[in-house]
Amino acid sequence: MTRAIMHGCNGKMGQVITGLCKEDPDIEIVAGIDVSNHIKNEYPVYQSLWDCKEEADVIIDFASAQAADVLIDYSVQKEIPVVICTTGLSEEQIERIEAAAQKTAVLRSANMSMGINILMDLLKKAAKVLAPAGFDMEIVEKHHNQKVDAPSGTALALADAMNNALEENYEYKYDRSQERKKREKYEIGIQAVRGGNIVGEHEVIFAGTDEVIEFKHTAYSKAIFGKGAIEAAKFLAGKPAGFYDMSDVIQSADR
Ligand SMILES: NC(=O)c1ccc[n+]([C@@H]2O[C@H](COP(=O)([O-])OP(=O)(O)OC[C@H]3O[C@@H](n4cnc5c(N)ncnc54)[C@H](O)[C@@H]3O)[C@@H](O)[C@H]2O)c1
Ligand SMILES: O=C(O)C1=N[C@H](C(=O)O)CCC1
Repeated sequence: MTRAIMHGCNGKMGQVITGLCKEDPDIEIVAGIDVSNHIKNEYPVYQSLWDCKEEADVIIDFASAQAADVLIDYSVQKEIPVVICTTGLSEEQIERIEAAAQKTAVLRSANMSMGINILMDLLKKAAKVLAPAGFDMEIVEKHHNQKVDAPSGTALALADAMNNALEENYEYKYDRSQERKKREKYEIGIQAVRGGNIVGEHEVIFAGTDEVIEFKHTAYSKAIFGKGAIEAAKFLAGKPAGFYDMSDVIQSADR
């Protein structure tokens, strides 16, 4: 049985995971952390990780970028593995997370769904063939009107996957409204749409001369992220210090 602390337990994802864990005999949420206390949970909830009295094997994080610094300090000092799902982190926070992985097990993924993680692999292959053949790469993402960060962490991760496959030669272009000039060859355009309760859509477009190839992932429910995070938490508990990602979780399930 994996004992988890749910960081951001009273948010949308925190509550999805609370529901999923109730049905899963292999994981238990022993405590929650949240600055908001508008929800009654079956586990104790603390405003700060440092107040938490329960012992745990892993922390699952879906909170906010502002909460990430304390989360990193706590997981390093307590040597508790941490699954970081929050997006919108700064470059500095990402560097701190990478450094933390030398002291404890850290898994960070902007998208916990199986589909997006498979898509990342496909995009690496597609980019390697299509970009040199002259195809332009553009990403359009769509999310609900409550989302605070833009573009989505997933859109950035998809762009990174393609850019890594192309030896980091590409720059990301978020806004074309401020200049009058043609598109550069070595850029990946990333556009964000916000509205209603769209769970999450990512479209990656390879536009060539007289032909276009599109990859699209649509999330129909937040449960896909919750299930992935729970699998990641079970995988990470007890692991030695190091930086892990969802491909490690997917590979471990394949065996
Ligand atoms: N990796 C993924 O697959 C994935 C999927 C969905 C959402 N997300 C990301 O997860 C994060 C949370 O998403 P959500 O939709 O649940 O948001 P939400 O706003 O509904 O929930 C966030 C919760 O965190 C709490 N919180 C904020 N600051 C805190 C702090 N300093 N200490 C403790 N608790 C704090 C809030 O009170 C809130 O209850 C976002 O960054 C989102 O982009 C990632
Ligand atoms: O609902 C959100 O917020 C989501 N955030 C992640 C991102 O920024 O990529 C993953 C999809 C849902």
